[in-house]
Amino acid sequence: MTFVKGPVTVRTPASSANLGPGFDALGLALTLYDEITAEVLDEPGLEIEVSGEGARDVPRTSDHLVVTAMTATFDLLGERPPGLRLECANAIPHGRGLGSSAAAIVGGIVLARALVEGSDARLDDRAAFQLAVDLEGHPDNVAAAMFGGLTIAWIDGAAAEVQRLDTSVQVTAFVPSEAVSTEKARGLLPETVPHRDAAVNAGRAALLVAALTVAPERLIWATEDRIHQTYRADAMPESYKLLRQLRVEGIPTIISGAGPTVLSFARGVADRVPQGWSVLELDVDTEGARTL
Ligand SMILES: Nc1ncnc2c1ncn2[C@@H]1O[C@H](COP(=O)(O)OP(=O)(O)OP(=O)(O)O)[C@@H](O)[C@H]1O
Ligand SMILES: N[C@@H](CCO)C(=O)O
Repeated sequence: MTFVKGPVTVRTPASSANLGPGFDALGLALTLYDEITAEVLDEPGLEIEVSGEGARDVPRTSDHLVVTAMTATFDLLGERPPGLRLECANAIPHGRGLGSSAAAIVGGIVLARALVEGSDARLDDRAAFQLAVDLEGHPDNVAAAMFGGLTIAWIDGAAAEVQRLDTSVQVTAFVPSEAVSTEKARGLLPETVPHRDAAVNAGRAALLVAALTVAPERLIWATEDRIHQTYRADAMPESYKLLRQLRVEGIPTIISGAGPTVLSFARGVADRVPQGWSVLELDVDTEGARTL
């Protein structure tokens, strides 16, 4: 196997998952990006520089999520490089529901693939997506991070599948200062939900795909959820309060991913940002992860 020495840079978008009713299925890629640059070293060793989001927290060892994803990719392709140098410039906040872990995983996979000569044929986008899903554990964020646009992802047996669509929706993300880990937020979900709630969600998720593509006037109905947001409210009470307020005003709003970011499918609402939070006005990324 021949390695490209590099440096090679990959840019990966943030993403919002669930979008209200589409739990673990819908994803939307957003114009906020992490950039990772890698270089293959001739001598053994791992050098990691991190700037921006998470710089004070993430490990500089083989436990770094980008490295974990790169290592899994090299192993799938058959060989690890002798040494590696990484520079991570992070703009996606961690543990806020904007797909930082999916961006790290997808970015790592695409980067490792770019560092192995001729690997595109051996690890096409579909296989790369499957690996990302296996590492992340659910497919919604990684689908959007990998392919861009609006994605509907599902798992058939162990096989991950995705349908990508275009949408021109614009969003405003209200980002609290405190993180809530996806692991914690998933732990709050019940084993089962009432049949009537599942039925409402199925209808709203179907409507949401129409609302995001051809019928934007349906967004307020289409963004209703009954199977995860309320169950997670105790872990993010301020987010839940803002969600209720904005929806009562008729602004289509959801909890982004596992929270605690609150995301409105609207512009001109940035002044609603609570004190101490940040606000991001974003468009939809259409490309997904790509080598620069
Ligand atoms: N760029 C990164 N580099 C290294 N580790 C990262 C990076 N991004 C995320 N992580 C790891 O993933 C954790 C956050 O993942 P988590 O799934 O809890 O939240 P999220 O992905 O930001 O939100 P969500 O999945 O709801 O969209 C961080 O605490 C860190 O351990
Ligand atoms: N569908 C996932 C998205 C966060 O990774 C969840 O809500 O737990």
